[in-house]
Amino acid sequence: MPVSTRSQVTINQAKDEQNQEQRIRPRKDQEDYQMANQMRNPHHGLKEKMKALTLLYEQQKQASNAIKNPSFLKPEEPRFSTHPSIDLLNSGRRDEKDVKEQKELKPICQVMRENVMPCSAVTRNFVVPQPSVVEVAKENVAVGAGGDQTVGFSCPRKGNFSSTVARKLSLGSSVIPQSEPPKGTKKVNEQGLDTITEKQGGNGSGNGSRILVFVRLRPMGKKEREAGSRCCVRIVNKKDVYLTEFANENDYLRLKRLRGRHFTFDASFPDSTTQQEVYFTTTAELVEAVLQGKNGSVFCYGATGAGKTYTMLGTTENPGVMVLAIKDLFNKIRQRSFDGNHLVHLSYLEVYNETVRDLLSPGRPLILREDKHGIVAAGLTQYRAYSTDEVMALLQQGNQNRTTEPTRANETSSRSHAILQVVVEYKVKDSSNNIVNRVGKLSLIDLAGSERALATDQRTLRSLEGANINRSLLALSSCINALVEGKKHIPYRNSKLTQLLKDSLGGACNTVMIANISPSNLSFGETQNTLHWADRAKEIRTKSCDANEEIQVPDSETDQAKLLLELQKENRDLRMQLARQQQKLLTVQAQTLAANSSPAPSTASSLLSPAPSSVQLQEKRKPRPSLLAGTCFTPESKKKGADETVRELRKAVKELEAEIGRMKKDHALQIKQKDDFIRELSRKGAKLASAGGEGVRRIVTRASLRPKKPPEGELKSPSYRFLSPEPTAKKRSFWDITTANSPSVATLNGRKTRSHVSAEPAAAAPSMLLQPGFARQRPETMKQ
Ligand SMILES: Nc1ncnc2c1ncn2[C@@H]1O[C@H](COP(=O)(O)OP(=O)(O)OP(=O)(O)O)[C@@H](O)[C@H]1O
Repeated sequence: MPVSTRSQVTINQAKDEQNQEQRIRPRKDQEDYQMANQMRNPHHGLKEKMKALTLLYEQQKQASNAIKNPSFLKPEEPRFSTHPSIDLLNSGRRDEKDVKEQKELKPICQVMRENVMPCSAVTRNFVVPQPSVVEVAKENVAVGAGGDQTVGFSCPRKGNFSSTVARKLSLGSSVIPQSEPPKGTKKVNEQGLDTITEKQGGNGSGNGSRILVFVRLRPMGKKEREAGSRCCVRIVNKKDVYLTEFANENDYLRLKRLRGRHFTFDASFPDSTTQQEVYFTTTAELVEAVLQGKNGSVFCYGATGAGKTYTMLGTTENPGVMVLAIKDLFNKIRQRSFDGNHLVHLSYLEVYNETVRDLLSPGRPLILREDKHGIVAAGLTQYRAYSTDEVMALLQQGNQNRTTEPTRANETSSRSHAILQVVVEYKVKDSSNNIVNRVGKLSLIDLAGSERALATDQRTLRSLEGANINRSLLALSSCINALVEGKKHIPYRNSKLTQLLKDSLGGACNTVMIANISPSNLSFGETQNTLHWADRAKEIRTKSCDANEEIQVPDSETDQAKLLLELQKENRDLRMQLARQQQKLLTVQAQTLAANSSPAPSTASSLLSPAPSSVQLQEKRKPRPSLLAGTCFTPESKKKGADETVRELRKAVKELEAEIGRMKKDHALQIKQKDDFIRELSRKGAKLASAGGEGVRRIVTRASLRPKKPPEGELKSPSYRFLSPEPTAKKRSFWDITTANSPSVATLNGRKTRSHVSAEPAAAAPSMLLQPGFARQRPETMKQ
């Protein structure tokens, strides 16, 4: 039989009394009683206020997003967690295929555990304590040249990277990869390679797509093998990259800190991956999107000698992404039309020692200017290209002009960042006589390699180059950081490279980053650094790509009137929303004022609660038995805590005010846009009527409806990002500026173009550019 202790009896009695009291107490008294109870806790009011404010903020945010995009309220797709800090022990959840694979490889893993070099410097391989890492290490073989005794493990060479991860690049919804592609989405592309189209996930907020990040591991180089280096990177499951650190077992301090690292990317390519596979996984979809009038960028990032130029340019036998993309582009154009309505323009520039140079028409350094259309390189030549061969010849010419020099790390090290841009314009009348005009832009970027100062052997010019390369890459990292953290100011202006990449990183662009890494443990630091930034870049979201969304003005007056009514209704709704937001803002402001003027926390806490009743006041006056009595929680510390809460509350209120201010601006801008459009529509309607109905169909882009000059400060406002970008058709980027006095520049469709055909004979050798020796040797005097 259970025996009640004295204290239990006391508690039970107290509870009974309380229940009885509550039953007897009239409803009103009960409320007062509850309030009084709340008042006993000095933080209660503040917490309530905080809750109310947070709720209000959430509601406003949702309302604002609902205006911008009604699909915002759709439930969010599950995010794919890929942070490198992933606990390796917890990441043991693998698919069945993996488990099977690992079972097969069990005997090999035994070798991995004691991966000791039988030479004088005894080192130990610290394998990540995760079964998949150990067990999937397929080839734990000697890497030493000529069968030397160094035991290590090499990257899986037989990796059959047949399936590729592609994504749908449509209208700017977020691209959220899933751990496994949905069933039934596997398709085979023209080249017979599998393409797994990932479901376009995202929250439907329409605020852009995530940068897709891929990692490519290059094979171990001859020099690295000769130096006895070991493979420290393993790619598992075509996504996961495991980095293993090696250390001398006498280095106790380091041994303690050693640990394996794990990263997950949209796809990771083992060293056996072909150029075609890389192209079809990373860039093929971008090319298709460019033909639809969207912008795309691909950039290779990594340490010097990691394989960026190989990936981008390739060799004659194994052409890289640039070449394959151009070929694919022209193939697709050929398949689509023979009417010559596709115009392809091309430009190629490099950033060397913080100067911008035209690679197709070398001369004086170009100056970057920022105008309302973005960054432009004044004087950059833009060639009109008609065929793949012609583009190849241009590429070859450009590469001969590119600055490359041998360094200790790489014999053909690119000392500059090279950017090839292809602009595809499509203008045609459709069946109903509407003019369709799409402009898409593909930027292919081969960055110079990041390097340690000691990695390059020559001083002077080489170290200056290295410093500039590192500086611009550092600037790139700062931009990535700022973008990931959602900062308002992104430091694009810190370097020429980031200025030029502004569009790719923060603009309306589908962007792909290929991080190149070396397998050698001698490059462990560089590889780790590259993987870190690649992992960070995964979180960047670019603006939505619906740059060329078209609104067609209907012909008939009835339809126009209908559209007008619709727009007016939309406008009214927006105005009402705005009024509601303003009301809420006023409430919040009043609360803030009250909170600011209240000195004591007790007063602050009462701001959101009703005036205390007499019962409450009596309760207050009564000496309250504190649960905390006898503890170290003194009245001073209570006050301090309350002060802190008040401070936090004030901060929250300020933030809310700022956010509401932004929303207000955003609404005002949207309403103004609609007003402008309605005005324009009415004006055009009137004109049509006066012209006796002989109307001509017009295309009006959303972007063209935005105010000519955004209001002060709007450009930097995040809300501005949600607006449709300027139409690329009108956009004159740095690529679009032609050398006016260039001999072969011709004016075509109002655009100054320079045909390469006139400069180069058509029979020019097509793809010799891809030889590693294309480097333009710098004059000896410069090397000093
Ligand atoms: N996937 C690969 N397969 C075969 N060889 C490769 C691969 N990747 C790179 N290489 C070779 O590695 C060497 C260095 O590559 P590459 O010049 O592309 O490096 P990089 O990253 O561009 O260096 P830098 O930044 O110094 O220009 C070259 O000889 C190249 O042929």
